[in-house]
Amino acid sequence: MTKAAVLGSGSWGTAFAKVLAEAGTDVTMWARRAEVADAIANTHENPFYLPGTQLPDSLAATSDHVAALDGADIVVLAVPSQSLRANLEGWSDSIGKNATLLSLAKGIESGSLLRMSQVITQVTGADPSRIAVLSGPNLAREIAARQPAATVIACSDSARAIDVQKSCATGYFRPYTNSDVIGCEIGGACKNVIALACGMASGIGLGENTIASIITRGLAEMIRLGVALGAKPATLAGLAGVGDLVATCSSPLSRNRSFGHVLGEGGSMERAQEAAHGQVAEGVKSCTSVRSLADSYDVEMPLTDSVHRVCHEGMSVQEAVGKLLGRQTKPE
Ligand SMILES: NC(=O)c1ccc[n+]([C@@H]2O[C@H](COP(=O)([O-])OP(=O)(O)OC[C@H]3O[C@@H](n4cnc5c(N)ncnc54)[C@H](O)[C@@H]3O)[C@@H](O)[C@H]2O)c1
Ligand SMILES: O=P(O)(O)OC[C@H](O)CO
Repeated sequence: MTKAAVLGSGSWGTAFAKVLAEAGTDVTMWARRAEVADAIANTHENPFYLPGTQLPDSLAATSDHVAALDGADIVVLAVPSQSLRANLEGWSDSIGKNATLLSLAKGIESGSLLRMSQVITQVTGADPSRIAVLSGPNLAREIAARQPAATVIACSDSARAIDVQKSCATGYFRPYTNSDVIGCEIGGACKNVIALACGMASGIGLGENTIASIITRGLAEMIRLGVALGAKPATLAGLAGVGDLVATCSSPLSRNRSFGHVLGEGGSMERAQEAAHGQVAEGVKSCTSVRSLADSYDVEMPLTDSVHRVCHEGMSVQEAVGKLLGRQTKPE
């Protein structure tokens, strides 16, 4: 039986641990706070991040990472992007030498501008062939409710991708393999920024034409950056690109879209943060790192730039809209 450790018991860590357990994998979750681990282990619910969802009895939980990692074939990294490095530094020595490291995080590290798989290689020294990424239209609450969804598992080693695929395939969760790690990571990081832009647009009362235009031009930005970094355009036209863009930009369940909506309504960053109830909206930090990454490759990303200006430079959403539409006209 495949054994997995899920490190991080937030909404997606919990929902994905449930998927793994329901696919027949032996799963132990790690939570930073003992009260979260105790609630999962004793009540089979995570009242802090996924209240109301019954978790499988077989799902074990602990706040001791050494115990969680003991014998794990698959190590699932389910903490926010900006905290992955610090967490991983504490976990690295306890990770099995041949374990597959599966990243669930959708962001680009601030400062270093590294993708999550690059952070993992840097901290653990693991060969890139051991690192996999899972990304797709996977809103945690819908997956926890067993609503059908598909995802992508990207790994340069196809045998490992297939092992991970088998560990999480269920009657409602359909994972596809892909060898394009860069494409999946860029898709996941960029769609959060574009979802913030869609939320801002809906917050100031704009309708579906505007949202569709932002999604489509956001996709163009994502493809330009991805291709510059070596991604395949087909990956970005798939679940980890278009699929996740559509889900995140359209759903009120998205934390990124909701965060942007509060800003569009005229709320402050602090107000938007409060409304997120302690959950991460990755695009808020990644808009800056994605913008810097794009600059370093001379890639134009005007929507991403506008999201950064609204979130971090005090530009109003109305001003950002005016600035975007005032740009020189050009062919599609
Ligand atoms: N929630 C979703 O629907 C969803 C779906 C797909 C991917 N993701 C991605 O998965 C990653 C994790 O998201 P989530 O939804 O589980 O987040 P969350 O905010 O719900 O939970 C974050 C978890 O990480 C833990 N953590 C450990 N160290 C931390 C630190 N230093 N700072 C903050 N939290 C810390 C928290 O305790 C918590 O258990 C993100 O990159 C997110 O973009 C989320
Ligand atoms: O709630 P969000 O905005 O972090 O999005 C969640 C997932 O990434 C959707 O696939």
